[in-house]
Amino acid sequence: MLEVRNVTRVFGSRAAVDNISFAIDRPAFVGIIGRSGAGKSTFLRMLNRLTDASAGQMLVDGRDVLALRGADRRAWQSQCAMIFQQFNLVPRMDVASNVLHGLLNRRSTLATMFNLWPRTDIERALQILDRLGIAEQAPKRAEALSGGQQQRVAIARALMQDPRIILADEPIASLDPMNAQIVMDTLKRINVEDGRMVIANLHTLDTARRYCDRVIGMRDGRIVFDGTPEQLSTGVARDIYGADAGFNEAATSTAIPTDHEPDRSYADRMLA
Ligand SMILES: Nc1ncnc2c1ncn2[C@@H]1O[C@H](COP(=O)(O)OP(=O)(O)OP(=O)(O)O)[C@@H](O)[C@H]1O
Repeated sequence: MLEVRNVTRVFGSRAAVDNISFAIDRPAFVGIIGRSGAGKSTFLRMLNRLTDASAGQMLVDGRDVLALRGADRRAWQSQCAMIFQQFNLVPRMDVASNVLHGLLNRRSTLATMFNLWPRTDIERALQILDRLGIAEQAPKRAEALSGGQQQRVAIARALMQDPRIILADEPIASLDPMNAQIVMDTLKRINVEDGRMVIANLHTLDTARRYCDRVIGMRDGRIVFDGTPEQLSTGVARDIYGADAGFNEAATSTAIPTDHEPDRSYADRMLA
């Protein structure tokens, strides 16, 4: 499905991403972990074509998405929707309109300016909000919602694009543990129920272990680990984070309360 071949991105004299290669052959839930500055965001931004690569290829079903230009590049961007730490909603706009803006690439500027949407699009936006458990928030301004609700609106906006891949750049870094769990459960649901690949940059080990089928560890722009959550031992984590023997995993924990286990049926169905 996705093959990353020798991808590099240089800023000035320094490689933020340094000759990385890996392949993902099914719509898995992939976590990318590593300390700040390891190159995680740069990688996602290259895949989404928000940042150009200096070298390499990213093949999706055999087609190099790094080489796409113009309309083809925009079409690819709607195929791999991006979710950000700070939600990136329009704060004063109502929730339903924020979701409808996921269709921006496909609509005329004029229709968008006047907020004119076909009935079928509006119904679909409301269905998606309903699916994510926030239908009653549709008429409210985005800024009136909690962080966790806003991130679910951002996920709804991404789903409006009907993407094949969802890229999430530290999607829970601004959320409290309970909302973090709701957002991660939502991403897992979309991954398993819809068969959409999710690639998420995560800053906490416990989240990576809990939700991912595969974890990629980056350090100084390179891949230093690529395996299953079970293989992600404390020693491996210490290496990824470049920490010394005093490395404490709790420092990378979201401390999700253990009395709120995620719904394991998603994972069980995935593994069946
Ligand atoms: N536009 C840019 N111009 C110059 N340097 C950049 C730019 N974007 C990223 N970098 C540098 O590239 C390196 C990797 O940054 P990147 O944001 O990809 O790391 P990260 O692992 O996502 O870290 P964080 O979790 O802090 O976002 C850093 O040294 C950063 O300073």
